[in-house]
Amino acid sequence: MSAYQRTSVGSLPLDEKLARPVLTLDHVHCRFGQHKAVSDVSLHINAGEVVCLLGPSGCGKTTLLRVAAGLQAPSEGSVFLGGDLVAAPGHVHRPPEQRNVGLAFQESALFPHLTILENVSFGLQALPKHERKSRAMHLLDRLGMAGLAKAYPHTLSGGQQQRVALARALAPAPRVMLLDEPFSSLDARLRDQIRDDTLHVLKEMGTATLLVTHDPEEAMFMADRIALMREGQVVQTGAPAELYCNPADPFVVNFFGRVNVCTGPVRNGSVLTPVGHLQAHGFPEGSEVTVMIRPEAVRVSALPDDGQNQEASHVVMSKLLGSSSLLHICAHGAEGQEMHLHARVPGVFLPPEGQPVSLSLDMSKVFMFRQ
Ligand SMILES: Nc1ncnc2c1ncn2[C@@H]1O[C@H](COP(=O)(O)OP(=O)(O)OP(=O)(O)O)[C@@H](O)[C@H]1O
Repeated sequence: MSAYQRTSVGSLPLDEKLARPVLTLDHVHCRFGQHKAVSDVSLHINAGEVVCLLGPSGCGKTTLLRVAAGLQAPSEGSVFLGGDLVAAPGHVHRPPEQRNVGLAFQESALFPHLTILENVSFGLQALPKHERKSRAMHLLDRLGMAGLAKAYPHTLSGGQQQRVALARALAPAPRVMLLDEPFSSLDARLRDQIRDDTLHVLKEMGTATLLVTHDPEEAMFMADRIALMREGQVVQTGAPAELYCNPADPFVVNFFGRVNVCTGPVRNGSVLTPVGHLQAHGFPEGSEVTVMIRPEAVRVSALPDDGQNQEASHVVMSKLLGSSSLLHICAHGAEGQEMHLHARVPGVFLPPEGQPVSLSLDMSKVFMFRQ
């Protein structure tokens, strides 16, 4: 029996089938000539799970999604859907239409000669007519488009067309949804609403989903797990909170927003920074470390502006960002170091320029890496 035959689950009991990931990418590589777009990526998606492929432009997200869809053959490695091998170089390549996957892209073209209802019903030919219509109408309703069922695509806005494209991809109840930046062409307000609606529909239907995005906020909003990619490889996989609170390296810290960075040597088990001595557990004495401080880690207290605190850190600028305030601070260290620091504090807190302040840190949002 070959390694591939052993993994087929056709004869397994239902509960064992359900325990299998719906989609598995196993040591997938993808090369274009000399260029390695994807290098040795392994990833799985369980039933009902939304997994986001996150990363900067050109890191290989779309290529990996295309490999999962069957639009691109891997150079090495294998792809399993529900335990069935669907791609392995020189062995098998099942085309997209035989994979039972739903696809939606940034610009999802609808059939221009069909109404919205006909577009969404298109993949449901196997169902009786009335069921076809009720399933399509249910999805259009869930995505706020039932009122436009009889309209033609060219009469719809970009956002409305994208909702229809999502409904069309979801209608045949595919075992996996593969979404490539489906919200990125929409303006911010519309995007938030469509994202929210899409997440609820995916969760209601229990559809395993792989979603490509370059937007960390979108990934955190949508994902049960995030796979953060860089240069063709997955750097870290985990729940959004895991990546945010326990980042594997400086790239992961930076990807989730701008941070304050300083460096220094470890002396007597700590690093001296403009915000004080920070304990550096586990770092060798004398080693150089990079300290990354999230703006929300910085706690700011105003000091009396009576001339007694001239050596203290002071506010350079204060801006209200909505639910939080961003303070630009000139931090003064004990040994004369200075650092321009950003502090993000909840609510409206807008101290004037020059206001002396004392600073402390929530160390759960401070990360140290050896240089
Ligand atoms: N068909 C192709 N032929 C040659 N090179 C390709 C092909 N498709 C992708 N690439 C290259 O592979 C790399 C990864 O591309 P990919 O589109 O997967 O990145 P991405 O992370 O999705 O980027 P973006 O967010 O900008 O869409 C890029 O350097 C790209 O130029």
